[in-house]
Amino acid sequence: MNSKPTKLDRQLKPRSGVMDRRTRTPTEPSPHSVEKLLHELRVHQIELEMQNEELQHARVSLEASHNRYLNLYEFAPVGYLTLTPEGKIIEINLTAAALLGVERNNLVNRHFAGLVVPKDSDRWHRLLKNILEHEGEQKNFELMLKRDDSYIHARLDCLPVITDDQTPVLRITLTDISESKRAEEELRIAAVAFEAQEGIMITNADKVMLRVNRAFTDITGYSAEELVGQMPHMFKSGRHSETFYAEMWECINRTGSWQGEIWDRRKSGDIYPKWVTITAVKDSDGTVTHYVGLHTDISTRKASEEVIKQLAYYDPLTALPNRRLLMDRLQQALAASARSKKYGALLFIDLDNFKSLNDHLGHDMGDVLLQQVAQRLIDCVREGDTVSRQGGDEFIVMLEDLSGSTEEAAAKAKTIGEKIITSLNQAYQLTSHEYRNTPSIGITLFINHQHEINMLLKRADIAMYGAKAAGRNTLRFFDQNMQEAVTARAALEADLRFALTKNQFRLYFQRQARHDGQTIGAEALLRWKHPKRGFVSPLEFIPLAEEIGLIIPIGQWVLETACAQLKRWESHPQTCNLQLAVNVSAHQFHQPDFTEHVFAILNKTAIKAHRLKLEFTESLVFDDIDDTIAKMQVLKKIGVSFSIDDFGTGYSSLTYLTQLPFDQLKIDQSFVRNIGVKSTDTVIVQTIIGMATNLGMDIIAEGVETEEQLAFLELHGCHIYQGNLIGKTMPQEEFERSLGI
Ligand SMILES: Nc1nc2c(ncn2[C@@H]2O[C@H](COP(=O)(O)O[C@H]3[C@@H](O)[C@H](n4cnc5c(=O)[nH]c(N)nc54)O[C@@H]3COP(=O)(O)O)[C@@H](O)[C@H]2O)c(=O)[nH]1
Repeated sequence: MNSKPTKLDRQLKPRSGVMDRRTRTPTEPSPHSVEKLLHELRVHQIELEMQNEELQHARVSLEASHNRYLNLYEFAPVGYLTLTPEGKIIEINLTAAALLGVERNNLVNRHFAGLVVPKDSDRWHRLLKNILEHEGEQKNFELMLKRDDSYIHARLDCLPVITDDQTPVLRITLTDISESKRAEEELRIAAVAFEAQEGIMITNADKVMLRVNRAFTDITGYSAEELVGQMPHMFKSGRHSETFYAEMWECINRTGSWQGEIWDRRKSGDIYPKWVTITAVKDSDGTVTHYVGLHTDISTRKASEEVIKQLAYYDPLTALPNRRLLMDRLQQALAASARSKKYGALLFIDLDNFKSLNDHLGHDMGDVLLQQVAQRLIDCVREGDTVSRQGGDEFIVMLEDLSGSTEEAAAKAKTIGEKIITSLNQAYQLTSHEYRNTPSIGITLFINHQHEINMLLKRADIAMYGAKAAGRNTLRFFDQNMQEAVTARAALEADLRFALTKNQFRLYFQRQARHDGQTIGAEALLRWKHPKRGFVSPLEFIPLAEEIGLIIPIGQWVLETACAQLKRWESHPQTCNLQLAVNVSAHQFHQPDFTEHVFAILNKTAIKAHRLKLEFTESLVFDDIDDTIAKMQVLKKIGVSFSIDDFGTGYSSLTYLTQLPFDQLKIDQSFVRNIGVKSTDTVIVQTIIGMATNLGMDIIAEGVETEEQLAFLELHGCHIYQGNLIGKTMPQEEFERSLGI
């Protein structure tokens, strides 16, 4: 350190080295001068001490200043780095090391490039090159730097400088801008979110609209300019009470938010439903500063829900409540009746012969009829009553609040039932056709959860069958006997299902003979012998088998057994030429593979087809005329013949009759029985015989029981007969014996 020479120095310096100019030896000091010298020395010493103290002060102050600088440098809010032109870190402050999450010692002498995330690595090298080419020029840019397993967004301010010793270095200021980047990103997301599909409305704490997004203006039909500054009550549709809005704001004030469905009015005046979420925005003191409302137009969703509800709960053809909705309402009606102690009633309405309308006039006409029936039923009941369609031609009307005793309630239900019958008896206008139809109605009363819903529906159904059985176009109340009949039927059905597998069926035979007594054929008639029930009449089990579909396997068994019998009879002269008539039910005949089955059986049994005669009723023909003609023609070609059974009992169309290749016409026993008894029937028999003859068909009379009937038939041209007079229906062995086998 170069300190200034003191006064003592100046006094001592020339003297200490003084030589006698003449002798060139050092001169001796005098006592006076020694004293003076000592004094000067003391002064000098004091001066030196003072100087030391100053120095000490200066050093302390310098150290403090250095420490301040160091602290400022090390703990500055930004990181400082100095790099070599190659990018190696020469020095780095603690802030920068902390930003990078690495110990300072591990950073010095390391290449900065190693701290840059791979995706920014090339850019860093390019930037470094560019910076160094422009000495003294500050450059700023952003980079992503590694930190632990993640990264930070950093802003780098770089200044290339030359140090005092002429070394080029790069001074860098490093600022962590991750937070602002995140905030920026959030702002960007918020901006996109604000313009999303949902309508957004922001109000101030006084509910004055400050901002609305595009979706909101689209929903409301107002422009942003028309809305900003207004208050949301401008959207009120009038559908909600003041209490509704008061409760809504009470909820927002208490919990900070509310959501629910609101019906608002658009600028166009349309009222529409929307789903609204309102959230209060609070400042750090908890004071509400804004309200943010999210508005979703749910009118389309609501409309779809309405359609779904309509489909789920209403019949699409008539728009009446369907079975599901009826069950629902019935449940409620039962609860209401339990409270009010008043009766309700179910009226089960089934249209008579609806199937025949469908078959003859087509399903479109059937649909028109059902729609008209629906309207008439609605017109017959009060507004609070329910008219529902169960499917097909079945309707259920539910009456409620039938006050009074059981009898009085029943009388009221009966009155409505009769009103319905009268109404449904009126002619329907089906486009060009005027059509008449009748209903059968079953009624059951209900009160106070006495019976379960399904039981009530079943009772009404049973009562409706009671009305059908009573001749149709009438009504019946459910009674216990009906229930018993239904239970008995269910038991019969259960037994019938096992009859085939338990081998309980037998074929019986009844002769068909000419007027000279010669047997030309027989009719195969099915018998069911149940181990406990004994013989069950085909009149009882065949309709049931048809209803439950069992007639298909049973009918097939009959055909197979009949053909196998014909085969066995081939070996006896008495029976080898017999033709066997087999009854075929409509259900069986209209099976798509019916003809194939007949072929297969004929092949299997190897009998001649002309020995088989299929007998079926007029109604089978009209179930599906085209199918009947097609199948008859196919079978006719191979020799199978056909007889029309129970002729005269149906509603035969003579036009169709001429188109169908029938070989034989069978006069129903109900006419034969009345020959000579009832003149009209006698005339009918004559007419049928004349008609069959004219059409070139054979004619056979069934149920011939007396000689008088036989004589009459013969006289009028019918020469083939079947009936107890000729031979009873017998089991195979007895039948064969009767023919002398
Ligand atoms: N789909 C099928 N239907 C069949 C089959 N077997 C019989 N049936 C049909 O059942 C109904 C009743 O038949 P059934 O009790 O056998 O009665 C037949 C005769 O036994 C009876 N008959 C004959 N002669 C007389 C008589 O002089 N008096 C009198 N009171 N009854 C008599 O008539 C019935 C004749 O039947 P059909 O010629 O078919 O009209 C009946 O409708 C049968 O068709 C079967 O296998 N499949």
